[in-house]
Amino acid sequence: MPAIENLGAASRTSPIFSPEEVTVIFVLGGPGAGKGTQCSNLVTDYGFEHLSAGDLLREEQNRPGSEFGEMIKTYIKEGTIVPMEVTIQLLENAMKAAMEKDGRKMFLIDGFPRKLDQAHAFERSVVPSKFTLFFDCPEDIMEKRLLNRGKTSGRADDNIESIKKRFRTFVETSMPVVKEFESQGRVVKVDATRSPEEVYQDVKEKIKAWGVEPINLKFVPA
Ligand SMILES: Nc1ncnc2c1ncn2[C@@H]1O[C@H](COP(=O)(O)OP(=O)(O)OP(=O)(O)O)[C@@H](O)[C@H]1O
Ligand SMILES: O=c1ccn([C@@H]2O[C@H](COP(=O)(O)O)[C@@H](O)[C@H]2O)c(=O)[nH]1
Repeated sequence: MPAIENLGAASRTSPIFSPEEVTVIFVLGGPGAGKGTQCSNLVTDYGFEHLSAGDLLREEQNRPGSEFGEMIKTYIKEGTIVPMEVTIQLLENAMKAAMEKDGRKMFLIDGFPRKLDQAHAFERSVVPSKFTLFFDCPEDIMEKRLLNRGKTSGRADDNIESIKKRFRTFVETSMPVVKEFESQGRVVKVDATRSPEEVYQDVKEKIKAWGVEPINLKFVPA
């Protein structure tokens, strides 16, 4: 992953990509709702490039010499939102890298935008999203999933103190993003309380209505 060379992306006043050329689907939901799990399915069947904002931030945090490492670490531990200049630049760099590497132009942006100003800035400066896939799940279920994941994840924020803080940030800061997109008719809402297979089935049916179809990977002999 390329280093952050500058933080100019978020301040651009017009999008660098056109939505006709580049498709972005935001994937939102509370911590532990199952976003990453479902994104993996969609990558396999639809050929999306999956960009987890949290993963990109953790990578930058661990990159030797990063001037943002310590700051990112603190925000993640506290369950608060890293300033958008950093996250948007990381996302833009990752999108460009994927396009250069294998020409991929369909992106699932997982766990972003987590704040209204981030949503506005990304759509203004990078590309307007097609829609938002929202995984709806109550906190008691998410808490169980995260504590279970915490047994092996090694994540600094999969502990009960950080989880509670992440829930509060989600309700207070990230839900307004979902609400705004919902008011614009740009949210595909999925009940994430069911098994991963049932959730995925529902995702597939609902995104079909938005013209998103699986890629045909079957080999057809001549
Ligand atoms: N539908 C499901 N039912 C039960 N467990 C699930 C389901 N979906 C995911 N999980 C499990 O719950 C945990 C959290 O899932 P996942 O990492 O996909 O969530 P997430 O929304 O990406 O979380 P975060 O926002 O914290 O990164 C994982 O251990 C995963 O295996
Ligand atoms: O856009 C983003 C995405 C994530 N963060 C920070 O990272 C952690 C972990 O995110 P996951 O999506 O659960 O991997 C999150 O709690 C935030 O602290 C962010 O600041 N901005």
